[in-house]
Amino acid sequence: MTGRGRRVGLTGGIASGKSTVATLLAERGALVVDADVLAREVVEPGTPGLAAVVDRFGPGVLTPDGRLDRAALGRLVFSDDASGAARRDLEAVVHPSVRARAAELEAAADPGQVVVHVIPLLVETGQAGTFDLVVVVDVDEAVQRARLLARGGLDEREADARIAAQASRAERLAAADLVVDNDGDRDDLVRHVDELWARISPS
Ligand SMILES: CC(C)(COP(=O)(O)OP(=O)(O)OC[C@H]1O[C@@H](n2cnc3c(N)ncnc32)[C@H](O)[C@@H]1O)[C@@H](O)C(=O)NCCC(=O)NCCS
Ligand SMILES: Nc1ncnc2c1ncn2[C@@H]1O[C@H](COP(=O)(O)OP(=O)(O)OP(=O)(O)O)[C@@H](O)[C@H]1O
Repeated sequence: MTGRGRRVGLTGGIASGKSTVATLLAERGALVVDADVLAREVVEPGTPGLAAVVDRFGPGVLTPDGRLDRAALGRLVFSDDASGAARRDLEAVVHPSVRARAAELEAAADPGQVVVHVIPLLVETGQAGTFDLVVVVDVDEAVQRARLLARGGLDEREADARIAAQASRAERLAAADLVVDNDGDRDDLVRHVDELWARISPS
């Protein structure tokens, strides 16, 4: 606990349901700070972040109107023959700006407000110890893969490459103080989030 309120780190594998859980927590009064959202902001046109990405990966990662071509960059950093070096270089550009912006947003929390940081790579980047509580959204691997494919945008190979670039389910669960099971339907998830909120909200 901090004087200001409880700081929660919320993580889970790709397509586990983090954003859905975060939206439900925001509806219940939490301030949500989402690293995926900030990771987009810090590479908007005109930012030093976008300039650094183009410096490293070349103008091929820009769309004709000068925005980041996320699909093209995704293919570069998640291709299954890549060593991971390109992905680490991208993270070295993006993560420091994301953390700085997250700290700014957190400073706007009301006294006592629960702050939920949604961080896909919380475990991978060793941030578990920086929160009062680590909450993991957990899904069975087959459910995760099916939801990821159903969402569209990635083919099977790309989906598997993204899953492989992340911590395993067991590694994530080992860092969890609390687990939100998302194998069921949306009503089940709402019930689990109500139970979670009862445990993390100010009493
Ligand atoms: C490569 C990029 C441009 C692809 O963009 P795209 O729109 O296809 O994906 P998006 O950003 O919406 O991410 C979707 C999901 O992919 C997974 N993912 C994203 N980056 C990474 C990464 N570096 N390692 C492992 N998984 C990742 C996360 O589960 C994330 O929720 C983008 O993912 C990116 O900039 N990644 C590097 C920044 C990063 O590490 N972000 C994650 C948290 S800060
Ligand atoms: N309980 C559920 N039943 C059915 N579909 C679900 C359930 N929970 C989430 N989904 C769907 O699964 C997909 C992934 O959910 P969501 O976007 O919340 O995950 P995420 O962990 O934030 O993903 P990402 O890692 O890509 O940011 C979405 O299409 C969402 O609508």
